[in-house]
Amino acid sequence: MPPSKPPTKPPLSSLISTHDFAAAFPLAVPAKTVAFVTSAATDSLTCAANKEAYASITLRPRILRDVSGPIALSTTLLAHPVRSPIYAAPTSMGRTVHPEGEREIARGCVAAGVAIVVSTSASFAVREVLDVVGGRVPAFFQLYVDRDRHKSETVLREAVGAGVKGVWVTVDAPVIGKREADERAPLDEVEVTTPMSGAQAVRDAAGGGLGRIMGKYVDASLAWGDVAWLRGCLPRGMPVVLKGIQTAMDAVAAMGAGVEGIVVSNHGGRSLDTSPATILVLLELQRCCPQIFDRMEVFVDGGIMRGTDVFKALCLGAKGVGIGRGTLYGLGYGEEGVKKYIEILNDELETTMRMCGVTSLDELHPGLLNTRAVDHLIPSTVDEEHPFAKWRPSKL
Ligand SMILES: Cc1cc2nc3c(=O)[nH]c(=O)nc-3n(C[C@H](O)[C@H](O)[C@H](O)COP(=O)(O)O)c2cc1C
Ligand SMILES: CC(C)CC(=O)C(=O)O
Repeated sequence: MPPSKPPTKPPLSSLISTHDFAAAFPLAVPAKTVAFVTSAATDSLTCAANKEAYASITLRPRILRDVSGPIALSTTLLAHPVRSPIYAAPTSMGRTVHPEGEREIARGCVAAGVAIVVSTSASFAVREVLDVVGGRVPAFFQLYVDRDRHKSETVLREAVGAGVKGVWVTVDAPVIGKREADERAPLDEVEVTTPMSGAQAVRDAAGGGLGRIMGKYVDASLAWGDVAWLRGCLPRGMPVVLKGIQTAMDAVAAMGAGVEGIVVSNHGGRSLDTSPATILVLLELQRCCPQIFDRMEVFVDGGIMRGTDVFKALCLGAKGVGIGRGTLYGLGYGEEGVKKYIEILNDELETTMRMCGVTSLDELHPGLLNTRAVDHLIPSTVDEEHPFAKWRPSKL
């Protein structure tokens, strides 16, 4: 028998759902890249829960509301206009997927008219990515704070000089999560450097985990007091967003720290396994501290695969919805793939809106959802009376 030919990736024109993109991804990139991108922390429970929780929330469609007119998806993110609330979440090392990495993601975002968040661990310097953007869509900078703060200050100066519209500090990864698939997959298939963090992929005694090795520079000493340090590094008026909020208590603390936004995120389940699904955290914020939605912009990411997921997040107060792995699945097909991935979600969102009797984003509200199936999972208060807040290790 002749050896069977390895399967080739299907043509872009044949992909009609985000799941089709996810299935095609392993056929488009090296095995190491698949392991790095798709892996999550330990048992991947949070990664799965992010998706499952969306399925547990059902819609309450309203009928006979003349939804024949155009649907307005355009909105603003931190006051910058975009064609859709969907944005490319920061993802590192884009060259593991495509030779043009984040520059190609940027082209796809420009074509779709959506915002991009550029990672400190991008394969290109922030200016090289913003040169592609050319001011046509808002670009934000995701900061991993370096243990050498001078390096972070330099990177921030470069990002501001390049024209980013805000800084998103990642706060859910003081150390990098244990991703076993990434650790096991041999490192020799890919050559990776990240110019802004100055890291290089070299296998060490613990294994070949790209995330862990390339994230060694991240400063675990980061604390609330550092928001003031960050402000001092930025021009007046530059928005600061904390990415990785997972409790109402920390959302309230973020509001107290005076930041302009938060991202409800658990890093796509890549950081701490069994941390809660992000849509449930958004629901917790609605229940425990609804005032924050008037004071800050709240974004969410993690597990979003359908327009109905986007719709649910927006109904619960999200101003924007980030796509992490999906952007990279799209990138497997270059700029056109990124654009198509976003447009599939936009189309599904439009359909969901019409079916639910609304034609503009400002008509979305929690009453369009039934959350009864998950209500028992939501902590109901942020104050010190809450059993979680009272729990102390000394009780063990
Ligand atoms: C391959 C990969 C690299 C990532 N790199 C970063 C990063 O450099 N900085 C960051 O804040 N988040 C990073 N994230 C997390 C994403 O910004 C986002 O929170 C997450 O992917 C959302 O979940 P989703 O993949 O289910 O959409 C990364 C995620 C992936 C999959
Ligand atoms: C740790 C970084 C280098 C990348 C990252 O955030 C990720 O892989 O999730």
